[in-house]
Amino acid sequence: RARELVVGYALTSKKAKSFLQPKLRGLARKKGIQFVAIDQKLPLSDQGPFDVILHKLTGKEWQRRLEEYRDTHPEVTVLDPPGAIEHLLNRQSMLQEVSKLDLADCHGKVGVPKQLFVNTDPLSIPAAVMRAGLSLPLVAKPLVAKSHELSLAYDSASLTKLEPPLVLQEFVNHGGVLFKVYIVGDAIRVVRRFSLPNVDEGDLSNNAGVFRFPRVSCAAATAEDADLDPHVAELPPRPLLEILARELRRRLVPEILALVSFASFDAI
Ligand SMILES: Nc1ncnc2c1ncn2[C@@H]1O[C@H](COP(=O)(O)OP(=O)(O)OP(=O)(O)O)[C@@H](O)[C@H]1O
Ligand SMILES: O=P(O)(O)O[C@H]1[C@H](O)[C@@H](O)[C@H](OP(=O)(O)O)[C@@H](OP(=O)(O)O)[C@H]1O
Repeated sequence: RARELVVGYALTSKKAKSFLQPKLRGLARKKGIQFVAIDQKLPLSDQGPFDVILHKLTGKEWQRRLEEYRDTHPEVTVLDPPGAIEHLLNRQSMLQEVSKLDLADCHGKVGVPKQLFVNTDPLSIPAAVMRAGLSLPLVAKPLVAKSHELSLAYDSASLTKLEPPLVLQEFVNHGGVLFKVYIVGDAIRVVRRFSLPNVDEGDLSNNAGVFRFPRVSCAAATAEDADLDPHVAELPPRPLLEILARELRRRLVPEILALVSFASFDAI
């Protein structure tokens, strides 16, 4: 019998709970894969030995320790090396790559919302937005992606309440439905979720302030079985998803050995 493969994992307790489900552990055990929790208080070299380190932690100190460990343990596969995912976590560099995609005549079109990176005094945001020609309302997202941290600013004055560094994006009306696309290797899975409703002129004049919407399009907002207008409900064409998956893998994650299933991207 082949030797067991040891996967050391460093995940938040939330992530360990959602990812390391009993079913996954059982399947892994059958395939000779053992998951071992990494103790973040101890040096990595004193633990293991590991064949793979699976992590989804950020933070400068953790990244430094991981890079140092990679230097001294080149035989261990780290999913994913901090340097390889940096540009993917950064919402500015992430979208820059997407905007370079030339997908004309590919069964659909891919658009990137007009966006502005802000890292200045919040009081100067309204003027910066004006100079960039962005129209309200604006979606505000922290520069370094943190899942579900989003706000919507309806009026110029409220922009001063935001906390840079962040990106501001024009709100793209998308019919209140979003398709979330999960890609692991060659497998592509699409789910339909409820999203923010379209915004019209009336909403703009009747609303002011910054609204947080952390749970929008989360798993509980499934629209799989909803009775939707077929125009809105129709899934993106398969060939478009395949091209997108291929191109994004090539441009965003070339050095990544495996795109771990808990990374997902949204297509609106
Ligand atoms: N520019 C935009 N215009 C309109 N709606 C948007 C825009 N950006 C984001 N949204 C809404 O916010 C939701 C989440 O956006 P986004 O995918 O950027 O966040 P996220 O934190 O990366 O999400 P996740 O972690 O679930 O992948 C989308 O489902 C969509 O409803
Ligand atoms: O359940 P879906 O709609 O797939 O949304 C996921 C997000 O896209 C992920 O970013 C979350 O993981 P992180 O909280 O590690 O970013 C992930 O957190 P989870 O693994 O704890 O459920 C989910 O919130």
